[in-house]
Amino acid sequence: MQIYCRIPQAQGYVDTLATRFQLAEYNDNDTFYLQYDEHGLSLVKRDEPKLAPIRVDFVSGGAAHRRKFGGGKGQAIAKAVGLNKGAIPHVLDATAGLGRDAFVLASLGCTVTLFERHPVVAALLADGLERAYMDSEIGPWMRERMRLKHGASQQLLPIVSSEQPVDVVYLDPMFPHREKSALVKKEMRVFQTLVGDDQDADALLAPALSLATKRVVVKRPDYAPFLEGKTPSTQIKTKKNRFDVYVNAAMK
Ligand SMILES: C[S@@+](CC[C@H](N)C(=O)[O-])C[C@H]1O[C@@H](n2cnc3c(N)ncnc32)[C@H](O)[C@@H]1O
Repeated sequence: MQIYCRIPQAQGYVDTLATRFQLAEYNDNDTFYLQYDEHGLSLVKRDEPKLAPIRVDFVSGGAAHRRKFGGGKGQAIAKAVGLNKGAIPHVLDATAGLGRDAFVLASLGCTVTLFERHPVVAALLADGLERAYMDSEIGPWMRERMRLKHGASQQLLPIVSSEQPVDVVYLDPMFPHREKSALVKKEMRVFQTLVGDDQDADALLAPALSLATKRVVVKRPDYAPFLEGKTPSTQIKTKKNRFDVYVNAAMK
């Protein structure tokens, strides 16, 4: 994918990202391009230039607002991973995307290992993490709690090293979205155009259940079937989504 670097001094950094994620080999130049400017790395859809570029921002905007005012451990996602039981689990987010859910969990104290297979998404995420690591307010704990590995979870889950046991595996595979209106949904559609539907998502449940010492949490839209058709131990519902929780052992 083409990357336009608007800050000459940052060319070395941009080249490093391009090499690390093999961005030149990802060929979707007719639909998208990447740009690097004073706001970081962002993705632009060529035929929707009015749409805000997609980038990962953990420091300000929506992520920061949710960190400060989002409801803390009372949030559905926090309950789903067991934070309300007093535990602070190590979570492996095997479908990291733009890292929003992972950031919510990390800001509540969890250590989160992120796996993302799409090279462009992984590059956006890596850049967002870099900026967060350098931030004076959140940088110190971000560096300790969130780290990214680029690769497919089908391959990575079975070979996760046991240096820090994985308490919870979190899965949020892409599922066809129905809504077509608001701007935030537009961003979701652009993201979906890039990534496509994760048709192979069912194959993640078994390796996730083998790895997680405590539980596997699957985020689904309310109209989606269970992953692999498997009924969860319990469910936590929100307005449009639900978290299907598969319990292996009690949280402590
Ligand atoms: C719906 S998005 C996740 C959004 C994320 N929860 C967030 O809060 O930003 C799904 C992401 O999972 C990634 N993904 C799907 N299957 C994967 C797999 N087997 N291994 C690694 N990444 C995967 C996709 O590339 C996509 O970026």
